[in-house]
Amino acid sequence: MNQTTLHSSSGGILGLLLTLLPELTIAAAIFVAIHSLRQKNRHGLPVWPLVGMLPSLLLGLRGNMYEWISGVIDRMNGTFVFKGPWLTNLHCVVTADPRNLEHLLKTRFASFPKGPYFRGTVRDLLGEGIFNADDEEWRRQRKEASLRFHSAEFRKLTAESLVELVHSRLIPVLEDSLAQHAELDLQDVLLRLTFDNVCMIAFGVDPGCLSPGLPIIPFAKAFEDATEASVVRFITPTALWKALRYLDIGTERKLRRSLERVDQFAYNVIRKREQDLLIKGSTAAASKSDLLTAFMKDDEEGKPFSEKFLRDICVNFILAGRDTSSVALAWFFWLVDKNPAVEERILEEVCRIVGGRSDGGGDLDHDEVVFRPEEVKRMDYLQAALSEALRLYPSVPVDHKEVVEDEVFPDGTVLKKGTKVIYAMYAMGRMESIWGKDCRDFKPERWLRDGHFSSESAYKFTAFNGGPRLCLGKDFAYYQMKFVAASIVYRYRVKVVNGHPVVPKLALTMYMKHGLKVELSRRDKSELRRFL
Ligand code: HEM
Repeated sequence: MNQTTLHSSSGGILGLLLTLLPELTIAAAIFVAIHSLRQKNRHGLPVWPLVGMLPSLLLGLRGNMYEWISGVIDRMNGTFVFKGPWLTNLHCVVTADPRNLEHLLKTRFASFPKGPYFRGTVRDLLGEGIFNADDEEWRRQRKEASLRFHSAEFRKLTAESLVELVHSRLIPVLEDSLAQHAELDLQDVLLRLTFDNVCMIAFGVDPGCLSPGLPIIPFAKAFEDATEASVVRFITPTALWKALRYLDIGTERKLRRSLERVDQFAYNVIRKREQDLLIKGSTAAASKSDLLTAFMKDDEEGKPFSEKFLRDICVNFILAGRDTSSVALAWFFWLVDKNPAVEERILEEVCRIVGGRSDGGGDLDHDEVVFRPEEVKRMDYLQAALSEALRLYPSVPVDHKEVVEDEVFPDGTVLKKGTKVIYAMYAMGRMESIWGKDCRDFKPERWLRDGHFSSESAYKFTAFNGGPRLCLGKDFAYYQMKFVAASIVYRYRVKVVNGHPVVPKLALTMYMKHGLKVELSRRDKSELRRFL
């Protein structure tokens, strides 16, 4: 074959290919589509070449992401494997099967730590604190924190700090909005309340976020910015956020700056407390029972904790307690507004308790009623209603673990060492197989046995996690939510503003994206007397 024939024949093939290009493209697209849709039957979502399930995830992100996950999990009977794009770290197993939850949270706890990916991502914010610790370091902190958190002085402090916050700060702010006939963002008010409260119990300092005029408090703002910037790292490739951190630009610059302000506040409080303790000695130490002061009284081997350790423990507790109970309360008030029969039963219970006071408390002007710890404990129906709100809107909607050795879940899912596991609490609250046909209804009654609150297995109701890493603040959180809810319901009717959109925000905590705009009206005394 001479040069000319070679040229003309290759030109012919090329020409033929070019003519067929549209047909070839369509055929390839049809093949990929059929292949991906076949994969959908097996995996619950189409798997595309190179990008895996990313297109479906992006579509899910446009709407309510948690409902989207619930739908896929439901179709896949409780567990699905998410295949991320090639060469990314988005591959994971997503589960809402209680058997798998028990396996990873309790039975094989040691095989499912938070893992290096999670810990590396949030280390700048959380340091080596309890939320970000695994193995021995976690065990030591859990034991130390548990001892202090469940002490009698600590319980007294939490109860007293709540009375102070609700009666001297929350009610005046609510009264202001009532007097001005103004709408109020109840979620914002509750977030301020729990931020002040957790700082009081962690640092022994009240930042004053919940004050008339709802001011911006630099420490609270810095904490919020630092948390938001840390969360961005989870949706950014690791190499990219590390490069941004190195160059000190974008969200990484924001993170560095806000962390400087958080640390400045924390170390100032720590050093001031150290000085106070040195000057005033044991009297001052005895008079304060916040976590920081408690941790300054040496570890169990008699050695003092470092300033960095004290900073980490306080920052971790603030993160744990600053928004979890407030968002739960916001969803609770929204659900109660939609379910007047539930509101009536809560009011009835609270009034019955006040009316039963042996010292004639039932005659008190209702503006002056301060609930007592033993009364809060007896509010079974209220606890049921709060649990029901948490079942449907868990404050932590999804959580994460990383498996450190090859494992098999009880449902047969094979997990290779290093696999990330997401457990979907939001989806669990909506599974017929767990809660029955009425799983999407708000029914506090499902939590009552013979009129008393009865808790569920922590592997079905996972809002507070389960196993050795069960939420350390669970009892306190219930007490706090019950005290705040009862104090509000007893005084005011809370109506969500007509047409106000209520949807979850995509974040680590289940915030309402647009807050909760409400109007308050004062409860008539005759309304309460019906039950007193
Ligand atoms: C409705 C309120 C709350 C809910 C739904 C809740 C939920 C949770 C969940 C799901 C975890 C596990 C997180 C993880 O390991 O990834 C957790 C852990 C934790 N929570 Fe809570 N929490 C609430 C309130 C609080 C409060 C008010 C505090 C303290 C003031 C607190 C302190 C902690 C601590 C220290 C941990 C870490 C436990 C450990 O890793 O050993 N929580 N909580």
